[in-house]
Amino acid sequence: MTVLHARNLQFGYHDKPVLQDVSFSLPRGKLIGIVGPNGSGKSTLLKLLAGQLPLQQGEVDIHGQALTRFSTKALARQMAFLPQRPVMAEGIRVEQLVQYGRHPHQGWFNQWSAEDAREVARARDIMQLGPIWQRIASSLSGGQAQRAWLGMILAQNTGLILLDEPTSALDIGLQTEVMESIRQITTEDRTVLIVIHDLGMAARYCDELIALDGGRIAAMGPAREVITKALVDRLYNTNVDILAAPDDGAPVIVPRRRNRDAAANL
Ligand SMILES: Nc1ncnc2c1ncn2[C@@H]1O[C@H](COP(=O)(O)OP(=O)(O)OP(=O)(O)O)[C@@H](O)[C@H]1O
Repeated sequence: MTVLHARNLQFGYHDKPVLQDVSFSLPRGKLIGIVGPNGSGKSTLLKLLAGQLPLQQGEVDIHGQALTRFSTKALARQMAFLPQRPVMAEGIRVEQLVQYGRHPHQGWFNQWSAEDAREVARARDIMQLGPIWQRIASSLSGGQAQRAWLGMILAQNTGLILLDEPTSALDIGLQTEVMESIRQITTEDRTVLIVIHDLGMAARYCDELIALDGGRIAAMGPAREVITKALVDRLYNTNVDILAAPDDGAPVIVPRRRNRDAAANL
């Protein structure tokens, strides 16, 4: 079953074209990664899908309904979006941050329901936020903050989650921790779309990948089939070797040194 369809998207900032002929569908219950070089349009695409930028040409529909026909609140009940650099309100605690995730589900007077409490507790437990529940969110480390944001997104309890570079600026241990959490929140009835730079992590954790190049889709399909030497060399203007990870065969991308032979002859 398909959660989202994007058809023939074109987008430009001040007439500078950024996305062209972008069409794809997101299947239900999958973790899908958007990869591609800097400036290839990944964040722009995510913002368009999240309704944060106006559609200029093309169509997006979610569960068969045009994106443009959703009110902000109705959209937030279908889709949660975490931008690349979310702004943390001063002085709020992790508990309050996660509670914000319930806002789209509340009525006119923001009454707090048993369901709200249940979803917040569930998000806290899945993201293991118990030990930092009362911490001021702006004082958290990068990895803790990312888990707190994911807690908020999870409390929103939507069938579709969009995350823009959720592992950027994290060390390898925290990247793994966050990717494991993202894998965990991708369930039968929840689709997660992430922008991710690390191709090895993308191939290891994502079910499918969409590779963008210059605002166009260069490749799309099962993650481990999309990551090929030919594609990586072409998109990133580099020369890599692709090895197989010893545990599960996932592609490991190793860039070749350019001047090693020259250096050896000195
Ligand atoms: N608000 C904006 N106004 C004008 N141009 C923009 C704006 N945002 C992005 N761009 C340009 O659009 C192009 C695509 O940017 P975008 O951020 O979508 O790429 P990206 O693939 O996410 O890049 P990165 O990997 O570096 O985050 C770039 O050339 C960028 O400079």
